[in-house]
Amino acid sequence: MRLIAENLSARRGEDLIFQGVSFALSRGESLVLTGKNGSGKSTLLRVVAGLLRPESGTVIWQADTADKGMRAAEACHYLGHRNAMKTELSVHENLTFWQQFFGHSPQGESLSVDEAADAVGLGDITHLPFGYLSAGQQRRMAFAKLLVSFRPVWILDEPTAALDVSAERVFTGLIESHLRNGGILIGATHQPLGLENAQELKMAGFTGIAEEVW
Ligand SMILES: Nc1ncnc2c1ncn2[C@@H]1O[C@H](COP(=O)(O)OP(=O)(O)OP(=O)(O)O)[C@@H](O)[C@H]1O
Repeated sequence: MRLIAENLSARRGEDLIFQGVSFALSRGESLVLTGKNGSGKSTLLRVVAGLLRPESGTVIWQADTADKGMRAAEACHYLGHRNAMKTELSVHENLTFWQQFFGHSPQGESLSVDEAADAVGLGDITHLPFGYLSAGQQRRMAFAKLLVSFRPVWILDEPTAALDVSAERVFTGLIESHLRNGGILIGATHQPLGLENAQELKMAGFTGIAEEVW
């Protein structure tokens, strides 16, 4: 299976943010986007996740078996800057919602809600409303969302913002395990994710776009 981006460009409002971005990732491979604030990392992640229409280019999911014919966006879990949880619902209710929303995937193994909460080190507070959790605990629980329903591609935007050192280690461990099991990762980050063999794509923002384009 492969995730392929071909010659992507994207516009926000009037502005062309990037152009000519191509990459291909196979099982177990990862791509880390770096670059200064506003350089287009989140925009590229949202295009790959199918949340923004590219100005040009395509994202293709090439699969071998059960997921043949699947759109690229359907193969992806997206974790953005926000956690996508309802503050007034309990952690358990939030994770159960996401598990039912994503449904069962034949492509890989999913964890139960309790197992996923344990995996991020917060198994004993799933009864609390999500809004009671600290910023770092909320981020950990948002990460547990990736575990309750399997998707081969994880798209993570600044996953370790607001995390302490032990949580960063937990995240790195979960990402490594996802890659070892044949998953694919694309992440944007200002802090190193500790991934040894990750490819790097440095986003240059407006400055990377040739003058004649304007
Ligand atoms: N809806 C929008 N309309 C117009 N411009 C936008 C819109 N959303 C984002 N932008 C602009 O697009 C550019 C790229 O933003 P993006 O969020 O992709 O950057 P980033 O590299 O992820 O930044 P950061 O490191 O701060 O998270 C920025 O200049 C931003 O101001």
